[in-house]
Amino acid sequence: MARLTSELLRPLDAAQAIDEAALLRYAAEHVAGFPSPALGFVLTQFGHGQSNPTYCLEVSAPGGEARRYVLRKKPPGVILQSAHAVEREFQVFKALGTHTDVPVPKVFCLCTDASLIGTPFYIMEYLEGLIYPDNKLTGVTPTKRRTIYLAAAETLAAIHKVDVAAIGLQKYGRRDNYCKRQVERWERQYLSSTGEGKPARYQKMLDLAYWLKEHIPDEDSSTGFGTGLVHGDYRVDNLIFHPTEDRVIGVLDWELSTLGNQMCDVAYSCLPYIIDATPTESNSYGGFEYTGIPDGIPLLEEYLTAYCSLSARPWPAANWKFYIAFSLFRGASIYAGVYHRWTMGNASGGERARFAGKIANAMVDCAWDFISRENVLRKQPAMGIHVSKASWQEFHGEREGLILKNNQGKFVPSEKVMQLQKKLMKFMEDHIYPMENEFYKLAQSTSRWTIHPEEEKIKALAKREGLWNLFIPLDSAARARELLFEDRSHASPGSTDELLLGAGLTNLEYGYLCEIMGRSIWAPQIFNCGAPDTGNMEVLLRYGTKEQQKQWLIPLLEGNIRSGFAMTEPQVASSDATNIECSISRQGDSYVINGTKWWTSGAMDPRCQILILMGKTDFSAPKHKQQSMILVNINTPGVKIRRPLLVFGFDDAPHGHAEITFENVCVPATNILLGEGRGFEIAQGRLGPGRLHHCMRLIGVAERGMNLMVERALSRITFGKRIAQHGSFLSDLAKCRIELEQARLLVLEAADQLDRHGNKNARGILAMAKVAAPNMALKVLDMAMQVHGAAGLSSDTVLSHLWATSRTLRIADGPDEVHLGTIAKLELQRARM
Ligand SMILES: Cc1cc2nc3c(=O)[nH]c(=O)nc-3n(C[C@H](O)[C@H](O)[C@H](O)COP(=O)(O)OP(=O)(O)OC[C@H]3O[C@@H](n4cnc5c(N)ncnc54)[C@H](O)[C@@H]3O)c2cc1C
Repeated sequence: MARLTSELLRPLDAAQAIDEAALLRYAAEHVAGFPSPALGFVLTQFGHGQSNPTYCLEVSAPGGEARRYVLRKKPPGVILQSAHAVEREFQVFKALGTHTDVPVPKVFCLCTDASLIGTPFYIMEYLEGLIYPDNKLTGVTPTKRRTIYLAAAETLAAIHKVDVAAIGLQKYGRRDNYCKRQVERWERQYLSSTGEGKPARYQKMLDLAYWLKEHIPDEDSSTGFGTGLVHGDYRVDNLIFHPTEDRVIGVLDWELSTLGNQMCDVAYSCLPYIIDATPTESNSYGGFEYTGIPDGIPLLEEYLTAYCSLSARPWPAANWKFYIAFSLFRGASIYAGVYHRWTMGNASGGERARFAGKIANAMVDCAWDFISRENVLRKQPAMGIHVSKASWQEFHGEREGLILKNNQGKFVPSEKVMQLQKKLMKFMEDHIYPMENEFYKLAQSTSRWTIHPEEEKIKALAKREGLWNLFIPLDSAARARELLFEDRSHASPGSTDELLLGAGLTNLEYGYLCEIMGRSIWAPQIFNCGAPDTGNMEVLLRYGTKEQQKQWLIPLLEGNIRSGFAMTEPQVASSDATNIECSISRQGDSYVINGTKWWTSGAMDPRCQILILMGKTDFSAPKHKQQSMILVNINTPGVKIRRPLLVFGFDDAPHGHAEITFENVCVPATNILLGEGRGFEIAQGRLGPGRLHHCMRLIGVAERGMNLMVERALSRITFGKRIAQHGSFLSDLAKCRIELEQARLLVLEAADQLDRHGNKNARGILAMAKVAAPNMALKVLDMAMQVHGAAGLSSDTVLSHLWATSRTLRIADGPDEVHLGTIAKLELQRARM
């Protein structure tokens, strides 16, 4: 049952009385706006919580208005060293409250002078809201339960995404070897709370410490990914929710916070699934997995999926046993400390603390039981396991509602994305725009099919700066991580390999960044985000076997090779891929390929090594089961590049679009992707995000066109006026802006729907974006060229090349008409429903 903050107040415990007069004097001096003189003063205590005594100061101001403040102090008496660090709590509250959106109460002052009220203390804002002391959320509706747990996962993700250096907490703790140091610390604490003259020591706890030390996860030594701000005691009952809105307004109890391995927080927050550590006389402390999960509370895997996707963290299966066992161990040590204090008469939680010793031992037993289990968590979230659509929609619907109420808008990039945007724009300014002319010069020379030496250097720089493979969606990154770190003992999170996995972005988040890359023809591939490589990497990630991935995906992720996608054929209408005629026939342990492909983009690039080819393995199978996709090493005998094709005279060197013949090209049978007859299935998966990337880039193309158009209009004088002063220009410019913004919103919406509903369900909006974006870009570029006069049609500006490329996108990846057909079909279906 939810309790209002005020309902948790109880009369002051005589053992914890403090010098009220001294406190009032201090508060009047140090808390801005503190009523002085205080006409009435009531000091009460919070009954919930076992550690640092927490008080409510209710002060009446001269006008009669009562104000509440919260005071938190160390417990009296002899206490364990380094525990109850209210100074650190104050520091973290201050940093988070001042610089981030993590919900925490505002802090007013810290008093380190123990002589004033017996121990150091701080005073903070009183938050009236709802606290759920019982993690089963008894008396709460199932829908609300779900929202509360998802909000908890969201808030934990927000804490973990905090850039500690940016808020002055970079020295708040050591990040490396967190688990190792924590095991040692809590073992020491346990030893000092138990033993001779103290509560009895439990041998299995000491054995557990030993086991944990032997099983410290490799990632613990890292200083990079997955380390950062750790709350240290993250539980639903340490959160204050808004009285009516089911959102977190305050995260409390930061006394154990530090920097370190954040997965420890996550596992700790999952303990209710494993154990019920409510201090009672109970004999069984079984968690949800034992008692059954209360209706509405998400499954453990749903909760974890929510956290992982919101925080962009990998699925924690590999070391889950350790993290849960460690959380139980740490919990046991804390409870042993509480119990010891109770035996000495100074536990702030009062009588409930007498059960703490029993719970401590139950936690140790539970940890051993967990360790002995064969399977504790799926290797990765199964495709079907995610927070059910309805609850996400509900949750996000509510969130969106709240966001709109806060006037932030639906499509506002997160802080993380804004930082990446800034970094990306600066990179474009510093390294890409200045090189464009150089790149063009080489691409028009007789050495056109070679790579400019600067290009690879800039790529290396982009990789180092973390602007690499940003297109990789969250779920694919988890799979790639598993692959990358599987056999490579040198590779660990935080190493350069981690940079290959992108930044854990959703399609929507990537949209804001891909748009920026689109502003230059040369940019996408510098960030390893160019077509067709991105689509091909997605195919290999989703459908490749381990061997295929090792051979081709890793070098592609590293940017060491490039790739092509060979589907279109000159002799058949390829917008309908069922027409494809290239044959892929099985002969023993090989497949033999015969056919002609054209418009295979990227195949002219000297770095291109691998083609994903679509052809027919069975001409007699049902129409959509005839096609298969197969990997073809471009150097296989029989693969002949016939010519580069030109787009309005541009050959797009050194990338190029090739016509290629395949004459008895023999490749190993293991090169087939997913299996014979699965080509359409793969195409569906490949084309959704890939098509949208084109749209995102087209928004950037149009922005570049707008910039150039405005610059020209402001500087060029015709008939005595700047072009910008001619009325016709103004209305054309305004119309361009309107169209651009419409298209941008459509593209972002499509990306958001792709994230939330998947490829198939988002196909309508994807088709709309695919038609709208190139048509809009063409209009804007056409106008920009018009404003430039003849120069706009020349190759002296980037406009003509951008226009030519944009024009291809009304055909490439499916002609407009096909997408319009999709949209119309869905529209008619809706009408029939
Ligand atoms: C620059 C560029 C790069 C490309 N890169 C690649 C690549 O890397 N790999 C690859 O495999 N292919 C690539 N393509 C090829 C592209 O995917 C095909 O051109 C496209 O799928 C259309 O096929 P098609 O050219 O055979 O046209 P067709 O199928 O012959 O269609 C011609 C026209 O028919 C009309 N039409 C078609 N279907 C319908 C319909 N349902 N309703 C009404 N009208 C219709 C449209 O006007 C369409 O433009 C590229 C093309 C270009 C221009």
